[in-house]
Parts: sequence; C-alpha cells; structure tokens
Amino acid sequence: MRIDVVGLRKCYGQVEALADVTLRAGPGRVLGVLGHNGAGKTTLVDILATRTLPTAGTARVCGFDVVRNPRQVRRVIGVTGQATAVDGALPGRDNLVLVARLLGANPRQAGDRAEELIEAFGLGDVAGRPAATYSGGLLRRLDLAMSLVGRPVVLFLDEPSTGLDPVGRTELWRLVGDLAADGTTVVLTTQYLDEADELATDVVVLGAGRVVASGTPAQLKSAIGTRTATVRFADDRTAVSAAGLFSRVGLTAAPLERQVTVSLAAAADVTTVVRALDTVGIEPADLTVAEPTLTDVYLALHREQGVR
Ligand SMILES: Nc1ncnc2c1ncn2[C@@H]1O[C@H](COP(=O)(O)OP(=O)(O)OP(=O)(O)O)[C@@H](O)[C@H]1O
Repeated sequence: MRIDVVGLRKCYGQVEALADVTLRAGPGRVLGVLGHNGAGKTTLVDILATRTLPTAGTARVCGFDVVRNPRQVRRVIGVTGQATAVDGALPGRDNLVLVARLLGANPRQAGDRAEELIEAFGLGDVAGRPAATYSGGLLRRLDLAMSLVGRPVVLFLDEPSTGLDPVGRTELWRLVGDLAADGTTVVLTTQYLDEADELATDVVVLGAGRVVASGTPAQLKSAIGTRTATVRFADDRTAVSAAGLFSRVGLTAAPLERQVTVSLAAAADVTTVVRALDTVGIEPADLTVAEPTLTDVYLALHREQGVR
C-alpha cells in the first residue's frame, strides 16, 4: 500500500481535528478526500506529508511511518496546491532547476530534469519568463511540475483547479490522470465535487474528523445517490399541477418554471412518474433521467448525517 492510515487521531488542544480515520490507497489510485471546511482534510494531508504529528494511530506512506521515518516519507512524496512554492521573480525554468538542486541534483542533472518537465507540461514558450507574469493556469502547471521534480510516487494535490478556466481545468485534470495512469498515487483534497467526480478512483468523505462514507465514486452513487427524472411541460401551470400530483403519489418533486425534477428514490422508478401523469392525462413535453453525481451523494450525506 502506498498510503496506509489506521485509527488516526489528531488533537489541537481541545479541538479534535481527526477522531478516528482509517484509509488506504495503492499505486495508480486517485484518492479524493472530501468534506466541509474544518472536516479535517488539511490535517490528514499535513500528517501524511510529515508537517504535523498525529496524536494517536498510525500513518504509513510507501511503508514508511510518518512519525518514525519522516525523512524517507519526504523523499517519496510531492506536495502541490496553492502555487506557494513558486518564486515569482524567477523564470519557470529556474524555479524547476532550483527545486532539483535542493533535492541534491548537480547542475547538469537539474537542467536536464527541468527541460523534461518543461516539455511534459507544455511550458516551453514561457520557461524563460519570470513566473510572476504567468496566467493562473500556467502557474498551476508550473507548481505541479515543481512538485514532480523528485519523481514522487505519492502526490498530494490541494484543490488543484481553483481559479482555473474550463480549458485550464480540463488540461490539469488530464495531466493528473496521466500521472495516475503511470502509477503515481494521488491524494486529492477538494471542495469541488465535479473535480473529484472526474479524477478520483476512490473517495473518502470526512465529517468532523471521521470517515462518514468511502468507496469508489460509482459505489457511493449507487449506495447513497438518487437518480432524478426531469420532466418538461408545455407551460408553468401544467408543471405546477404535475408537481402537486407527484407529491400526492409520494414522490419528491420540485417545480422550476416549465420543469419538474423528481427524485427517483429506492421504490420509485420512472414508470411511477409516467403512470402518475397518465392517470390525469398530462402529456410531458420531454423526460430525461440523470444518474446521481458526487454532488448528489454529498448533499444526501449532508442531509442524513449532518456532514460538516
Ligand atoms: N493549528 C491548529 N490549531 C488549532 N486548531 C486547528 C489547527 N489546524 C486545524 N485546526 C482545527 O482542526 C479542525 C480541522 O481543520 P482542517 O484544516 O484539517 O479542516 P479542513 O477540512 O482542511 O478545512 P478547510 O476545507 O477549511 O481547509 C478545524 O476545527 C480547525 O479549526
């Protein structure tokens, strides 16, 4: 296992940031760590990245215990996120060379590694410019490249696409997907559920320092999420009366202008919707069924368990 956490607990004075967290991740997995502000995501990553010590429990990265072997842990991990490691006054190339030198490479090796990453991350045109002149997307790419200089096998990514435009996000997601395909284990902490939906092979949802749900996105969606049917009508008035009808037959329905969204919980399926309309002779203009997203899963957990 690349990441092996058992019964992890962390207290900051009276605050119990992590109560009892157990999780694992192997090579090539992208572990999405989700949870509200204060759920314990940063604390978990800080312990795994040896920035803070746990109060109890064990955490191993590539078999190295974070408390007993922090130096070995640091040698196999990369940390990236808010572009804090980038020196804006230096060109992108020099930032990469600097990191390589800090990791012990000689000038020639450092230059070679910088060129490899410049090429892999499409930074060739801007590598000679001070990083302060980069757009948000370029800066994120440089930050990610810098975290990969030492060829980490475990990479911690903190909200990697914050502030990126849709093209930048898609590009960054592709780069992360490629890393995982090459065997890197990625731990992704994010508030963006679509990001986790796109990237994560496994998800843990933290709530008040505990794991409140875990599994692959597909498992979570089928266990917790609810499919929805969206029915469109000719006009607002029909939509409102259809919504009332759905409620009377026990369906949860929300009208919005000419559209009604019906949640297809365990017992209900799309035929219940169609039959209900049929009994009163209402013709829908259109009907679509959508599979649940991670956002639906998260909101359901929030309702059921008060995930915070
Ligand atoms: N250095 C610290 N001293 C005291 N309390 C802390 C410290 N760091 C974190 N906490 C508390 O521990 C809890 C977990 O915080 P943590 O930052 O791990 O959550 P998070 O899920 O990363 O939140 P966010 O999404 O806001 O980053 C919170 O109640 C927080 O206030």
